[in-house]
Amino acid sequence: MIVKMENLVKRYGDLIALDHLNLEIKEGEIFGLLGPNGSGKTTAINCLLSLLKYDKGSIEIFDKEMTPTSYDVKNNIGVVMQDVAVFDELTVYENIDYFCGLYVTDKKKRKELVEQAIEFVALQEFVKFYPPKLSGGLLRRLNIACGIAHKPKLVILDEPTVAVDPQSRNNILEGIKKLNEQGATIIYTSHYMEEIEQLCSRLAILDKGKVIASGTKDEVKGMISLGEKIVVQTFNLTENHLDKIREIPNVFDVDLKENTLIIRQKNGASNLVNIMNFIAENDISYGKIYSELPTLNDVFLEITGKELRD
Ligand SMILES: Nc1ncnc2c1ncn2[C@@H]1O[C@H](COP(=O)(O)OP(=O)(O)OP(=O)(O)O)[C@@H](O)[C@H]1O
Repeated sequence: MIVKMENLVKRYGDLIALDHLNLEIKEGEIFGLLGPNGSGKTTAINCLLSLLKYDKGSIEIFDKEMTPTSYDVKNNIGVVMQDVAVFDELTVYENIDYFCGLYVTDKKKRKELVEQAIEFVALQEFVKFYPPKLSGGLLRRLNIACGIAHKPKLVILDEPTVAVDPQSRNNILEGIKKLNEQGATIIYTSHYMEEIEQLCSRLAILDKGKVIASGTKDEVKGMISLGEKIVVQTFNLTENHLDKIREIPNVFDVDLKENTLIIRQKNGASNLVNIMNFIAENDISYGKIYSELPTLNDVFLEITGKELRD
C-alpha cells in the first residue's frame, strides 16, 4: 500500500469538506479520484500532503505516518496542483531546474533529469521561453515537468487538464500513462469521467467529502443495476417478438418506443451477438444497432440522483 487514508475528517467552519474519507492506493496503480466540483478532491490531496491540518483520521504514505515534517516521504512525491505555479521571471528550463533542484543537488544528475522532463512533456522548442509567452496548454505541461522532474515514486495530479487544448490534453494523458509504465504510482483527480475511464486502474467517486463508490472500473459499474443497454432502430416488431426477446439470456428489460427498441441485459460476453442473431433469424428489418455499457456517470447518477458534470 502506497497511501492509506483512514476516516479523515476536515471541516472549514461549519462545512464538512471531508467526511470520514477512506482511501487505499496500491503500488503501481493509476488511481482516479472522481467527483463533481466541491466534492473534496483538492482538500483530500492537500491533507494527504500535510499542507492542510485535518480534524480527525490518519494518513500513511509509504507505510509511514505523514506529517508536515516527513521530508523523506515528501522527497518521493511529485505534485502537480490545479493552479499553475511557476516563476514568470525564469525560463522554461530554469523553472524545471529550480523545482528539480529542491530535491536533487548534484548538478550533472539534475541536468539529465531536467532534459528528460523537457522531452517528456515535449517542450524542447520552448526551453528559452518565459511562462507569460506560453499558451495555457504549454503552461500546464511546464507545471507537470516541474512536478515530476525528480522522478518521484508517487505522483499526484490535481485536475491537470482543466482548460487545455485537445493536443496538450492528449500529451498530458499519454505522459501520465508513460510515467506509470516507468514505475510511478499515480493519483489523478478529475471531474471528467472520460479521463478517469481512459487512464485509471482503480478509482473512488467522491460526493460531499465521502467515497460513494470505489474499486476497479468494472467493480464500480457492477454496483448499479443498469447493465448493458442495446439499442435497435427497428420497424416491424410484434408483441410476440418482444416476448421472445425477453427470453434471451441476460435480458431483464425490454422497451419499445416508436421505432426504438431498448434492451437491458446483465453483463455478458455475447449479449449483442444474441440480439443480432435473433434479428437475423426472425427477418426483422433494422437501421442502427449499438450497445452501450454503463458509464461512471450512470453510477454517480444512480447513487446520488445528479450528474457528475455541472
Ligand atoms: N479554504 C477554504 N475555506 C472554506 N471552504 C473551503 C476552502 N477550500 C475548500 N472549501 C470548500 O470545501 C469543499 C470541498 O472543496 P474542494 O476544493 O476540496 O473540492 P474539489 O472536489 O477539489 O472541487 P474542484 O473540482 O472545484 O476543485 C467545497 O464546498 C469548497 O467550497
